[in-house]
Amino acid sequence: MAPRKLAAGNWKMNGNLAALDQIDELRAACPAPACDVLICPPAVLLHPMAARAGDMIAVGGQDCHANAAGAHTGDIAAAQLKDAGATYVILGHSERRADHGETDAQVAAKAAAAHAVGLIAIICVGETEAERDAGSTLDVIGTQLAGSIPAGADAANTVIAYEPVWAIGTGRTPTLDQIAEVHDFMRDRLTGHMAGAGDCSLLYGGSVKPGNAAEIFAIANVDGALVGGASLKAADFAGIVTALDAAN
Ligand SMILES: O=C(CO)COP(=O)(O)O
Repeated sequence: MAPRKLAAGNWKMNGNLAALDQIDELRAACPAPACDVLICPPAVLLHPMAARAGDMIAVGGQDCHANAAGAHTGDIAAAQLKDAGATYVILGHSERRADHGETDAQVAAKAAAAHAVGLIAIICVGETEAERDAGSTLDVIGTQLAGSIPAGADAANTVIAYEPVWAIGTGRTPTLDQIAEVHDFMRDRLTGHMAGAGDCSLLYGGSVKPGNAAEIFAIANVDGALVGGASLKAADFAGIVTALDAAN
């Protein structure tokens, strides 16, 4: 097995029922992608999106609770995501770490809950600009990986996304060498943290667009992308899917 190539879109808190037309456009633009294609919409759109997406496009949640059920107003259990048609869930996104104070331990507990119901967890890590400027990027990533990946994680049930916080929604991206350095480091660190670490998909996220996707996908140990803004328009996301299909 080699790492699965994955083009993942994170709609964040964007979109409505009318936006599901994007799914039809994406299917028309990419009728038979070789890579896996995933969209993670707001939870209220999961079920109708799954119904529209068919087999070609997977759908996923953007968060889940660590508990299986219970008195947690406003939260969503992993099993409920699955029931709505999700096969993936994004966990530990920097916006959740910042907005909701999520810790590495909480992310690991959520990932364990996702694994328990058969969801693939996309665990996000990434440094802030201050941390990069201080030269502590690899320390930060190493700590997040060590704390956020639960026991039982393996290449089949876990994807890691490197998303530098300062590159998200800013139009700025790290240099290709900086991306390569972090991805090589992550591949190395995963060995010992999870079974089949060499086969775990490692995504880059942060201002990925059709225009820069090909050069990012050419980097060793980059197996796909986690895309925010450019996933909202089918034509842009299709360009990224096409670039991933063309990458070695
Ligand atoms: O946060 C991201 C995906 O999870 C990246 O967002 P942008 O692609 O909009 O920079």
